Amino acid sequence: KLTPNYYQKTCPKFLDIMKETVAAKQQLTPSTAGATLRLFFHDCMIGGCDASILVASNAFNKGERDADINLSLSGDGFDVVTRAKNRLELECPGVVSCSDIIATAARDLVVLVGGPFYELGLGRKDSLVSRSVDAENKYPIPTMTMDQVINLFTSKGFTIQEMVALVGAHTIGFSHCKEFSNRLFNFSKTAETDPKYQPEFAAGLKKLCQNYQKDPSMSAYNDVMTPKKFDNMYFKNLKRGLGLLATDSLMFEDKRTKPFVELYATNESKFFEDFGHAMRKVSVSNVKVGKDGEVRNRCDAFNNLDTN
Ligand code: HEM
Ligand SMILES: [Ca+2]
Ligand SMILES: [Ca+2]
Repeated sequence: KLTPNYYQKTCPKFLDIMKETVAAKQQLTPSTAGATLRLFFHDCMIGGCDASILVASNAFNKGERDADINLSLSGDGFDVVTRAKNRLELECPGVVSCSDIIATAARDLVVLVGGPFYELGLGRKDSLVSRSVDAENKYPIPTMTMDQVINLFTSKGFTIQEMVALVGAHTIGFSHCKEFSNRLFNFSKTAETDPKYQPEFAAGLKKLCQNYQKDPSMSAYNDVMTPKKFDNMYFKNLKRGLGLLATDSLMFEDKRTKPFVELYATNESKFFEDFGHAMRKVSVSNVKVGKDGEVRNRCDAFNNLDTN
């Protein structure tokens, strides 16, 4: 139902405008790539990739973006989408959906920071609903067991290998201290810090996060070695005790995921290929076309403000 040249006639400059907009934004704000990649993933996890995550809350409706877990989404992801939408509305009003903008922005940013290009089908429609309750307890969190994480991804139709490839997104971006502080302070009766951490790494994180309760903005790079480059370093890190989140470390501990960590740590092209395929799969899951959705005029509001 989606096709790569969906906007060829109706908005021929779509791909160029996207590329230009994300490049300018990424240069201005290097955290944009990670922010947008996570925004895309979080959108697609709830009702498919339909820009439901962009809708602003109002007095009558609390939107998905205001679900607790989404409050940590960085504003740079939202901003790059708004910038692209503004330009596209001038070029071809009412034509390009916000969901296609998010998917394309995430793809172009992955490429921009060194990752693989993968072709995207286009023609998604934007959602007609966005409710924070739909997003509660629907995302993976670092305190989950591997059984829980695997159940979550396989229930959405992903294989364990696809899941491991997707989590390779943690090769860029950062996490707030509260997401891994349980591994640093009072970890267990016998260990102050999680023994899975490489000791120097743990010491560095403890120092970084010592005041995180007073300053909740404190955060660490997901990939301590090449934080801004999309590469397979994330997987190499896992083998050396440099996985930041508990679920990252588990990827190397659990026998169901470990073989894929080993594979991607030694074979970057295989990681790139599998990541591209898995991202395309994410990008089409549950997608809305035709009357199931609309092309929003503004990405943060439904066109008919009375419907919600
Ligand atoms: C086991 C599954 C996963 C868990 C538990 C998880 C958890 C997290 C957490 C807790 C953060 C830090 C958020 C913050 O403190 O602001 C984060 C960041 C991030 N996640 Fe994941 N995630 C998972 C899978 C994924 C997948 C599949 C993708 C994309 C395909 C992804 C992309 C990202 C990115 C890019 C960031 C950095 C965000 C930024 O720099 O603003 N994650 N993740
Ligand atoms: Ca969605
Ligand atoms: Ca990296």
